[in-house]
Amino acid sequence: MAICILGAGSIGCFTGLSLAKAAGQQYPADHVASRDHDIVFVGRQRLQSRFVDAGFSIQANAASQPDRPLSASDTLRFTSSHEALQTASLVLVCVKSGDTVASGELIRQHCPEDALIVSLQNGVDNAAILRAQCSQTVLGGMVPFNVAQIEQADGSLLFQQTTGGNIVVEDPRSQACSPRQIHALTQVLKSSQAIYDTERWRITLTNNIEGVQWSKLLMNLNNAVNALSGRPLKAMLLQRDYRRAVAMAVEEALGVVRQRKVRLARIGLVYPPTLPCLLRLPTPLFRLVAKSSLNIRDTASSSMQDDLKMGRATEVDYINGKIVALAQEMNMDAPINQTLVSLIRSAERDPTRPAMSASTLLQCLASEN
Ligand SMILES: NC(=O)C1=CN([C@@H]2O[C@H](COP(=O)(O)OP(=O)(O)OC[C@H]3O[C@@H](n4cnc5c(N)ncnc54)[C@H](OP(=O)(O)O)[C@@H]3O)[C@@H](O)[C@H]2O)C=CC1
Ligand SMILES: CC(C)(CO)C(=O)C(=O)O
Repeated sequence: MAICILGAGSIGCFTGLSLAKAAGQQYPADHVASRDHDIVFVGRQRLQSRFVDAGFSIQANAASQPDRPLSASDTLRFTSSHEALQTASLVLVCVKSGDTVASGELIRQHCPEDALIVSLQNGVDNAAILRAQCSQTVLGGMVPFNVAQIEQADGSLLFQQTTGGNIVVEDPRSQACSPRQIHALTQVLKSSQAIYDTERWRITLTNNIEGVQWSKLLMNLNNAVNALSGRPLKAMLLQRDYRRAVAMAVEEALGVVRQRKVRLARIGLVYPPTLPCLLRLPTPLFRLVAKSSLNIRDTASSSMQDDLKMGRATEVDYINGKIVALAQEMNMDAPINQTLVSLIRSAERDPTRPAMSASTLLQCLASEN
């Protein structure tokens, strides 16, 4: 049976290759007798060709050098055929939120009835959307770190982890999981423990996935600001006016989320209710207080900036837009997040538009407050 990565892009390839490496999957099967769960990458044809022709490598945030590129000759399988899902005991869903409904339908059509589905997506609704599309058991998840795709001189593609943190998955005891499903998840957790020994990140379980995902959504409010800035994540965070813009979005969102009585979780060292104060600090103090969170590679940019640069629809409706929708449900206003949604929508329509300076963006948001 296989662990299928559905949506082999930045998060799917980095996570899947890390798990495959930890399980020894790059070696021929007879060299690794204990291996019973191979990772299969299910993605687009253009990435499949790239994988076959030149290979993919990974670099953890803790690693100084990328691994050697791995390709199809290393017993790894990348396919654009969804029939591969027929062999899945576990599926890691790594598509963007706009592709979740279609992914749920593919899971319903192809996956065995007792496959376990884990959503590794941003946003708070993807697990529920998958549950509505298919009858398989679905667990929510959260990826705290950023991954950059970097073209290498030899044509291979590097999936570089640019920030740190552990992936968190909903405890399977919160859903009705069969022994086979628990076994598949245990294999993944075992491999992730081996990853931790060298790469310093792993997969952990939580009994408060709602709090974890809402906390991540609050942190993700920075994605729109980063996308509009056109700057690398770290350079953006070191400009106080961009941080003030993020702080305004988070503060407004906290007001809305509090009404929903979510038990927000800490993500690494970050507890989102403290973010507005932290972000507004003068830069020298911010550098000091947020030192470990600023362990960000210069290549990092938010996944929303990646989408804008590639001319793709962003996930803004599932992040800032979720705050706007929730505010409406509660007869509240969320003008800051509404403005960020509108700015990102205009940027999606006009990819040639210039990046926004910190002061212009701040003025734009302040006029809505
Ligand atoms: N990138 C990051 O650093 C982080 C991302 N996340 C979250 O993780 C999730 C995945 O993001 P990311 O990895 O950046 O996304 P990517 O766009 O890099 O990867 C998703 C891939 O899935 C492909 N895809 C979509 N639908 C299908 C399908 N039905 N069958 C096969 N392939 C499909 C997409 O192709 P195509 O482009 O052609 O649609 C794309 O290649 C998102 O929810 C994101 O917010 C969370 C933390 C950090
Ligand atoms: C940058 C990060 C890690 C947090 O906002 C992210 O989740 C993304 O790129 O989507």
